[in-house]
Amino acid sequence: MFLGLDSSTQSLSALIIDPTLGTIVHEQSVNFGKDLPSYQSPSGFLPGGKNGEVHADPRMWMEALDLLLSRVAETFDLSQVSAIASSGQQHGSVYLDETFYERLAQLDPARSLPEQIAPALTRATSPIWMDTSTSAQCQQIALALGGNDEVCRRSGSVAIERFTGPQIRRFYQNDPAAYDRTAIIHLVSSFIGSLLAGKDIPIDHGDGAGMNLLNLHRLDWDDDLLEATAPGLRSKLPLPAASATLAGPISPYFAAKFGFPEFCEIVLSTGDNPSSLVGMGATQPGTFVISLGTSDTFFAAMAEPVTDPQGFGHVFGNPAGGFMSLICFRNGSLAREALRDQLGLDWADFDSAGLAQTPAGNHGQVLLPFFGPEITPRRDFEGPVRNFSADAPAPVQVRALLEGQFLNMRLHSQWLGESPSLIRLTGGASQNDGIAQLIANIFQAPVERFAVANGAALGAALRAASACGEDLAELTATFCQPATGSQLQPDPALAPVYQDALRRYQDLLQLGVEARP
Ligand SMILES: Nc1ncnc2c1ncn2[C@@H]1O[C@H](COP(=O)(O)OP(=O)(O)O)[C@@H](O)[C@H]1O
Ligand SMILES: O=C(CO)[C@@H](O)[C@H](O)COP(=O)(O)O
Repeated sequence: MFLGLDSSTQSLSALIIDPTLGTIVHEQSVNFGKDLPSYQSPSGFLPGGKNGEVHADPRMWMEALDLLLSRVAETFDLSQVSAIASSGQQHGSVYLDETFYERLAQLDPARSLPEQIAPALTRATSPIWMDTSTSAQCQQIALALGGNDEVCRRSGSVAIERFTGPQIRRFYQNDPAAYDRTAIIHLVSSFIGSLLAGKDIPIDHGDGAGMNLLNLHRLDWDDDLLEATAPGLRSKLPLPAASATLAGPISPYFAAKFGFPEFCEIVLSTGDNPSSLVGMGATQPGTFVISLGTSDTFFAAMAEPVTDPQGFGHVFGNPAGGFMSLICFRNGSLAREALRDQLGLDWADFDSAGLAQTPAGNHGQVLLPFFGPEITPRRDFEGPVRNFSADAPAPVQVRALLEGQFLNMRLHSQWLGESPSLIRLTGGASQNDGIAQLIANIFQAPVERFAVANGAALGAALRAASACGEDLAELTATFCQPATGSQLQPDPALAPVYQDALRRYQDLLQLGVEARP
């Protein structure tokens, strides 16, 4: 059996597959806000960061790993697990001193992970993907490379605030002594994988491409980008490697504490979006995936790496080989939650009251769906922008938010040059029928959902199995099937309605200044 872990913004999840039976045999999750309230991170990060900073406590991720595996071990015999792969929220970084290696090698199962590893942290909190504090560093990196076009040509993205390179540069500038003490910098995904392996493991090409440091042509750290970011950086980064690489057997800590067999293999980790590409059976071009997690993301495998001329989209490594596109929207589930709570609704009301009582196109009432800073397009928070009264009835407001979110997604995915002919939905909000049908109508494409809403954890389990010799095409044929009756068809009569709505949305967007990276 094969275990997939997904350490996303709000939770750490486990999913175990049995490829022989072709079934998912166990699922478990730890919600950071609800299960670990002492970290005061109700949505998985520390609220109230200044100047665009959004950080999370890496001790919380470690405690969650201990807690999750103890929960799984209560009802599931982990001695049956042959390999584990993980995925993690992308771009977030963990900074550790040189005692990290020894601490990892000598983990005592009688003590907790945070107790033993936290003393190695050289940065108490980790910047995560929601952080927009590094505009100056992005400009400096672009300038050093002769412009953002060159940064994009090499790394697949222009210099982006949430990406790890600019975040490392800001750390180096703000606290050079702590940067100096840092021996190793991990991504969230490779940090979790290193804990499991009991040693430092490489960063895979999928997640590594979200750092503005990986040269996608050579699949190695780019010396000029490293130099533009911070001194001596190469020696502080794990090696980059293919996602399917086996890192070695599990640390004795996990074998002794939770009952994994000593031979259980750890496969390199990847980012949660690359992992969802696998979990949604979309590693070949043609199928588009929309993940509705904390962020909303839109992605697909790419036949050829194509970059976004506007600078909002990215090229990442496809864990199955080659490349994938990715566009990330910061105002995803948390914006929907904010409006739901403001209107005093629950999800069922949100869906039925909002969408069932208003017509497609919302009588021309449009909202820019930015309830906080946005990254696609880049916007500092200015308060909601709408072409209708703020006192409009709740259903109008709900429809305006949802239509705004997916019109914004349609508009900013046009650079891919292809309208989706099939969309697969994953992530927490994919369970919402109204949202799923709205996406089908706005993109005028059929939408499918799987029985499992966590495509990233499923992708991790599939990657673990595939790295151990199972055939990925056979695995996806078995596990990546839409739930019976889950396909939603677009209503073709709404195509012109949403064409008009898109024009209105663009007009509203252009009324403000659209900042570009
Ligand atoms: N029925 C629903 N309708 C809309 N959103 C939902 C629904 N159920 C859960 N969500 C949203 O899903 C989000 C969590 O999704 P998840 O994929 O677990 O996030 P992440 O992977 O980023 O931690 C929550 O913020 C919640 O708002
Ligand atoms: O920044 C990105 C992708 O570039 C985000 O998609 C993060 O990877 C967080 O993912 P979720 O927790 O929303 O799944």
